[in-house]
Amino acid sequence: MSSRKKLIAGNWKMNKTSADGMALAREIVVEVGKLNDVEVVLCPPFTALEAVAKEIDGSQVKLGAQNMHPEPNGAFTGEISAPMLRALFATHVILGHSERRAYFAETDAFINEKVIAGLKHQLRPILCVGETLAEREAGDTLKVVQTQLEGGLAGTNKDQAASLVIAYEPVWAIGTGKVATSEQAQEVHAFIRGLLAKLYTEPVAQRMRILYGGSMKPANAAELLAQRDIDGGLIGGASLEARSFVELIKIAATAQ
Ligand SMILES: O=C[C@H](O)COP(=O)(O)O
Repeated sequence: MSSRKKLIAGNWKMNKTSADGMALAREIVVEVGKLNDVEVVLCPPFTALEAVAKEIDGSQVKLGAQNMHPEPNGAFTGEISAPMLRALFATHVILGHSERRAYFAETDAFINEKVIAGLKHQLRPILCVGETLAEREAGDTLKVVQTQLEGGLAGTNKDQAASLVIAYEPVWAIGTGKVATSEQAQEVHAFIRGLLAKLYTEPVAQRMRILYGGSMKPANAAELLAQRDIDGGLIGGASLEARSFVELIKIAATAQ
């Protein structure tokens, strides 16, 4: 049994207007807003951050963004900075999501700049790593994950590690309904924890949360969350409706 508190983060991606986001956040707060056994983070699009922040105020539910620019301000049209997110009471930020890597050509070096900036501004980065189907079939899963993890975390130290969350998201399982088996996921999670131990020390690695993401839903969550090194989920599709997301949170609250 792990002493790590499970974390369930909802990545709404490019879904929900601010009004839709308020309604969804309100339902979630009513159901699980006082729950202490699991940490819950909502990551709406930038345009809904402020509205969602107001809805979750006074509850245990936390706020995260889906991306940010490494610079605090300046001529970066269309971008959002860490201080802007902090001003809206965000505590977390998803960085290096595979959709950012694939569609916006984000490199490990650029993601690393964001991780460093997030930590500097007291945001908790949720650093995403994961292989494509071609990479898995070529036997390169662990190599890819190692490169992304070491690249994304370069220059961080063991004191900062307490503020970091890692999310393993096999790209082939995202939004496809093809969930990794609990054995496949656990193998990579254990590998990641081993890498974290080398980077920061074993006790530090044992305290860090490693989330699984990729078609996690109420029907498969209990088995995934029962794995020794799976400490929660980064949820896409199933976070867009209160019913499935709340169910996932309740499953996580009872998982050991
Ligand atoms: O960030 C979330 C992941 O990309 C998982 O998305 P999904 O649950 O829709 O597969």
